[in-house]
Amino acid sequence: MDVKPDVNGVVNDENRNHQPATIAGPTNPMVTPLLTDLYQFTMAYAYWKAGKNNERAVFDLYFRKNPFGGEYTVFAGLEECIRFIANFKFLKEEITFLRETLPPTCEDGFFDYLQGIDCSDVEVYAIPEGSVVFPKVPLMRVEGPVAVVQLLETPFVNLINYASLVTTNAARHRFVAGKSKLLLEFGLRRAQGPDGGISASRYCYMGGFDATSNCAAGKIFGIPIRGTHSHAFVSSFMGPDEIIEKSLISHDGSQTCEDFTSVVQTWLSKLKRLGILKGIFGETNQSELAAFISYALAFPDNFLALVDTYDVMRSGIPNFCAVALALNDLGYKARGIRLDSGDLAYLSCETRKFFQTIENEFGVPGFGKTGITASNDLNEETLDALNKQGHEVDAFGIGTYLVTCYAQAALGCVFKLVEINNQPRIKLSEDVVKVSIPCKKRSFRLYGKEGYPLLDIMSGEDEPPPKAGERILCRHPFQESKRAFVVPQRVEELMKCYWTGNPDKERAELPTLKENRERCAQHLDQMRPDHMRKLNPTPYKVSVTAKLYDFIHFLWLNEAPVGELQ
Ligand SMILES: Nc1ncnc2c1ncn2[C@@H]1O[C@H](COP(=O)(O)OP(=O)(O)OP(=O)(O)O)[C@@H](O)[C@H]1O
Ligand SMILES: O=P(O)(O)OC[C@H]1O[C@H](OP(=O)(O)OP(=O)(O)O)[C@H](O)[C@@H]1O
Ligand SMILES: O=C(O)c1cccnc1
Ligand SMILES: [Mg+2]
Repeated sequence: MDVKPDVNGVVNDENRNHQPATIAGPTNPMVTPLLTDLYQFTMAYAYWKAGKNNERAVFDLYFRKNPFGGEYTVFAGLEECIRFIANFKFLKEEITFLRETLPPTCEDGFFDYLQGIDCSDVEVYAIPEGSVVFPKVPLMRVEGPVAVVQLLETPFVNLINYASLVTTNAARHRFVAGKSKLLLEFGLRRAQGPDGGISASRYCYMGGFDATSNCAAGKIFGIPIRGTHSHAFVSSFMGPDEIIEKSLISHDGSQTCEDFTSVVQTWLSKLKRLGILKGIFGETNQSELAAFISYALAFPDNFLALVDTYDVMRSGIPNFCAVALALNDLGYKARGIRLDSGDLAYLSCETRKFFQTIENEFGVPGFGKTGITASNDLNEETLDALNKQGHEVDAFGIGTYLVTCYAQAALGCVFKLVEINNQPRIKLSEDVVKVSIPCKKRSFRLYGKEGYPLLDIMSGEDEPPPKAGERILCRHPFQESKRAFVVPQRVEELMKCYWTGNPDKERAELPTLKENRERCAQHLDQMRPDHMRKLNPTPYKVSVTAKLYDFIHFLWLNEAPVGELQ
């Protein structure tokens, strides 16, 4: 098998590239046509056997409930779906495997058929990635030969579910932290495997994080990479005697300090003697000091120290300040500290006071503003608690709770048939939220006078679209009494065509990750604040036109058998 890396360094299988080779293959090479559930193949066989495989079907991909107890979701994962179908083609060995896997009674003609299929006859309409989206409104509308589109169900839902969930989780963390804070994703070690880790870094960036510690994600997606150091680095040192190479050239290159360690020790003594700091600390931990000096010698422009290995206020902070002041003598500005345990509100406030005292006492401009990063099992709740208590943290490093989506394991995305051979289809359920909305549809976001989105409305494909300034009746899809007239100030059609084999149709370009990240921030910004709040947020309205409402209920009555009581 001939494999070579694409522009992103991702290995793609050239044999799959039957579509115009403008769209690279999936980022994860495990995403192949076999990455689907067995039942998609058995159904494909049965469609084929019944002569139905080429019947034109329309499926909607949507979710039923917003995650994390919220009232909004951010849509992500579209680019990977398009990369997947743009390169959808079975390899010979995959066909051989399927032949061995499916019952021996499956006829050869089916495998010849599978070998021949691609997605050139499939059309995908979707909401742009990074958009704020709501339950029941199709995120994607996939149309094509029923057997082919059926095979796409599992990979599409797989590619959208976690991507949208973790992007939403990141957006929620950003919302509580506030715009001014730096948010760092530190989750790789805790993520669900390598794909979980890479996807988390990519989609947390889309959802509003500033950087990741994950180098591979940085390389593949161009996400800024950031990091500090660990407790192991601090505890690996025994004391300053260990430091052999002690010289440091000043920032402007004009002088060399031959013994940086002794400059640091002098500063530490000055700090100890300072009346205002008396009682805060005595002897600091010398192995920690050695670690800080070594890190500063290695990265004088980027000195950031983890200060909680021994004791934050009695050792970590004074040691850091002594090194930072020595660096300052040579024209360098220390980046800051990281707190990874204890009461982060209290410790950050105490640290800030310490920094400000130094700025005032030693006349070091800006020292009071030295950066404070916090980490340690942070999540929406702890960020919220820190805000309420008051804190002095500038940057948060967040791992486990963010990338594992600890607060909610999955976003229940589904893929439902809404039309076949131009015949609308409905899926009924005892549970009304599980009743599907039939028909090939269009959807629109209607904006009000104040610029906020008012509601989303779905219509049949052939209905005239809502118009700005024109009154339209918007109905809850299932509850008869819930309806409202809306005069939108602005109307935005939600779905665009992202994939088509039809050369006469325009295909929307896939935006960059950064553009999706910007769209996400802009969409979140324009939401009415009561939809966004954490406690009891107001649900955003999702509606259908009067014509679609009537049709749903006509079809419902038509399909639901009438019971008989005796
Ligand atoms: N001021 C605060 N208000 C609310 N939660 C906080 C505050 N400060 C820290 N936390 C959170 O409290 C938890 C403290 O974790 P834990 O009880 O394991 O102690 P620790 O600080 O990690 O101590 P150690 O490292 O010594 O075990 C973390 O989830 C952290 O994010
Ligand atoms: O806490 P998280 O949100 O998952 O963020 C990442 C964590 O990973 C690192 O240490 P690690 O957890 O490996 O060790 P520690 O628990 O001893 O800090 C880091 O110090 C953070 O605490
Ligand atoms: O760079 C860091 O500080 C970091 C990276 C990963 C996990 N915890 C911390
Ligand atoms: Mg930890």
